[in-house]
Amino acid sequence: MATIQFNDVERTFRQGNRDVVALRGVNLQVGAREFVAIVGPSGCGKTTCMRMAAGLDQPTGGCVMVDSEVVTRPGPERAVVFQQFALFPWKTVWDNIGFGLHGLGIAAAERTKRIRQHIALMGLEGYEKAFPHQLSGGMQQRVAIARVYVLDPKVLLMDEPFGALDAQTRVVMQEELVRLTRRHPRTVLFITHAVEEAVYLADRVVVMTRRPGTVRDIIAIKPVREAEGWDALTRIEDVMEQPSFVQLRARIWKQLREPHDRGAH
Ligand SMILES: Nc1ncnc2c1ncn2[C@@H]1O[C@H](COP(=O)(O)OP(=O)(O)OP(=O)(O)O)[C@@H](O)[C@H]1O
Repeated sequence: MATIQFNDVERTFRQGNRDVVALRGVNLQVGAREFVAIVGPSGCGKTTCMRMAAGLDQPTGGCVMVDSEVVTRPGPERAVVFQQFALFPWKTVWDNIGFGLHGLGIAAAERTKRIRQHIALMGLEGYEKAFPHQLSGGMQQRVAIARVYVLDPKVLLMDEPFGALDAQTRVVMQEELVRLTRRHPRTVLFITHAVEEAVYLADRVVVMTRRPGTVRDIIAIKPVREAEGWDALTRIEDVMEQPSFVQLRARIWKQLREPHDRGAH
């Protein structure tokens, strides 16, 4: 199964007549079927990390590897979900979900089966013929997630996928994603501003420093989640009330707010 590796990654951008070091010495591994969330201050380079894993940007030092291969360009084995749902407005839910399957040369009967499965998986039954503009933001993001899950990619890269949703819809989507990824684990790199979201969703949370962004700490959530039985709780608010959850959240917040030796200005 897939792994994502950041090996001593650096990214410097030219801004006007000066070089800005956005990322320096980023080392990180996402294991097979592991869900890793990155949190960090605004501008610390989270999106840049994601873009490099997607092959949309290149490091200026070090390398990003997926399954031991250096990433040099986008590829179907690395699916990306952005904050903006990026659905085709002129295609129905069914056709949006099925779009990527055409390019993979999958037979029609198999395509139909997979689309139907993923419509059921994301609770989109009855909306097969709807167009994106007829759906709420949450429903559109379900379609966007179904559209990448159906391709069975090696890795899923999610950049603030719920950032544009209202608070209530966001909670529902977080619960759905937990349900989906616990039942059908994938290798996921997930970027978010929201500490609670990271602790709720991820197996490990990576805390980044201010610019130049680097990994400040990596916090294992999964052992706590399993020991404390969070998965038996269906509602996010019940999980968030657990003392173990509150402790982890506080620990991450503290790291985000306190200056870091290397990152301190
Ligand atoms: N194409 C670019 N050209 C110049 N500078 C860039 C470019 N892309 C990113 N940067 C700079 O790199 C730094 C990291 O940006 P990035 O968008 O990765 O941060 P982020 O952590 O995702 O921020 P936010 O949380 O606010 O979305 C920022 O200082 C940004 O200005």
